[in-house]
Amino acid sequence: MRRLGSRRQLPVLSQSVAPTRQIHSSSSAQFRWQRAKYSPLARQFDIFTAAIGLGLSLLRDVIFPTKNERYHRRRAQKLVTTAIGLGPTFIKIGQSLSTRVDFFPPIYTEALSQLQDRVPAFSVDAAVEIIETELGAAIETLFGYFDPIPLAAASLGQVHRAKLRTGTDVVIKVQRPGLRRLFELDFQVIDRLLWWVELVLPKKRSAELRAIYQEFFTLLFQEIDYTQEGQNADRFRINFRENNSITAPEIYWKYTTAQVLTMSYLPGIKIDDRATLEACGFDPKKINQLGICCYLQQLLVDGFFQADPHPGNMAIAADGKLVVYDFGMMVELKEISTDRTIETFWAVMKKDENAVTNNLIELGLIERVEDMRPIKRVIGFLLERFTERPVDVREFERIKSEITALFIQQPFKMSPEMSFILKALSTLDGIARTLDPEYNLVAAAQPFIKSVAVTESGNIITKFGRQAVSYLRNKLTQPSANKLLIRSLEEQLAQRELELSFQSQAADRSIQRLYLIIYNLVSFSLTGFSAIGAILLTATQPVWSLALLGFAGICGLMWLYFFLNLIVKFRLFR
Ligand SMILES: Nc1ncnc2c1ncn2[C@@H]1O[C@H](COP(=O)(O)OP(=O)(O)OP(=O)(O)O)[C@@H](O)[C@H]1O
Repeated sequence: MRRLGSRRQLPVLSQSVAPTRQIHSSSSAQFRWQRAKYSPLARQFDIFTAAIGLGLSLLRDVIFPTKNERYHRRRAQKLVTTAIGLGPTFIKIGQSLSTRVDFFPPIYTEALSQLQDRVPAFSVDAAVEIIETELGAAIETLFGYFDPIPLAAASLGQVHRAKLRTGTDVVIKVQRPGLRRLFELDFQVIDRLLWWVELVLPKKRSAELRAIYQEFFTLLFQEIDYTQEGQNADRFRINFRENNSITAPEIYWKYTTAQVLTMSYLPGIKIDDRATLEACGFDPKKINQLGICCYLQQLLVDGFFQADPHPGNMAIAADGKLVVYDFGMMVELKEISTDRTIETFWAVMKKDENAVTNNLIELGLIERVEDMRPIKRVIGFLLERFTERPVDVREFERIKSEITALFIQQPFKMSPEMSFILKALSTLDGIARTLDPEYNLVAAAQPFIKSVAVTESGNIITKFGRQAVSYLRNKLTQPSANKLLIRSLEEQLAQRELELSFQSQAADRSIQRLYLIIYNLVSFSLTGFSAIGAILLTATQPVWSLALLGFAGICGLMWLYFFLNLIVKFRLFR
């Protein structure tokens, strides 16, 4: 690797710039995935070992369930270090899971959100080499300044400040070396892991899991083409050209390739840094409105939205504008989905659970089942609780058994598009709560509703505008409508209580069966891997072979012992 010698040293800008993310420098490779040489076999070994470790610790939870906070905190940290140790694919998976406050306890989501900040940087030499190879000229020729200290190190790339020869301030996002090769490898290894998992899953679930895997990697491969990201950024800027409170960096195409993205430098305060924002005189309520209106326009008007709205991707500039960075993961909604999303939005605003349920069915998010009442009840609960105040995860405890029952019945089938919308919305909700614990979705959306109600250009906007006018009129003339709805909801709740508690018992038994399946999978994997390993090693390493065979035997016996125990404990075959 070439060194940046003294002749090549460029003036440094870093004195005035605080890194926006914590940088973990790594001039020499710290992790295996950062090394130039990483054999497919070693990669496979690392991923399988981590998967088995995770499986075993889940199994421990089944056998010895515990609510001990320290234990869970330690395990959450272990997950974070495992993801960092396995590299970009798993850091991305962890980042996605960190937004699922609906599925995972806060201890886990909080720990996983560190994955936005704890990604190790790579050396400046490697960054310069990539820029020079991609742009075909020496760095001194291309730029007036280049800051060797990265402004941010993210999962896929590293951002350096620089100046064009014309004096314009820019940032250069350089992709991590060897990323494509690593993704290709992970694509194959995870495919093999899935094969094992599919052995125990019902066909339908397997197909869904495979669809998520395909979609995830399609997006990952898209994300490592920076020219695509540049085009997305241009499209976003065009969509928001009439909005002077929201902005995005301008792309310098002459200095942009698949692995190098050069754009205007737009510094700002991280959107969830409430203390600094308030110290600089910004009103958190206004910032919430900006963030929420920005997403509503993307979802409901443009049908083209950023699917990765984590706090690192949004900032508030000195002039109060909301700056959006990172257009690597954009999702395009089909026209039909946009129409439905609009209708769902209005149904949510009007707290009409029947319309919301029907729209969710049309969107492919929920499957129609014979008895839709439990689903409507959960939707009604969500509308009643959370449209006028922030989501409080603890409140889900009240209807936890019903939610579990719904998932066990499998009425939820999430299209990839919808899962991205939900992911974006739940992340936004988290950011909004950090800024203003009392924030109110309906109030925050008002400026957007009013703005579309008076706009008269474009098909969707006109249709959307008409609905906005009708909503505002409805709100003005029927102020007590929500209260009536809540009362009728409470009556329905009382009626359904008995029936639902019966359903939740069935759900518990289903969960126990699921535990048993996971348990069997892990045990079989351990026994199977050890036995296969032993056979493979027989010729070359007889001692290791014997040891592994012994291990396989012990795993087999342990499996039998715990399996019988579980049957007795859960009385599964009663
Ligand atoms: N144009 C810019 N001006 C100022 N800072 C920027 C600019 N672009 C990016 N940054 C800073 O660099 C950080 C990382 O950029 P970005 O999110 O685009 O990288 P990434 O590799 O796509 O990250 P990830 O995929 O993990 O979100 C941003 O959080 C922001 O703080």
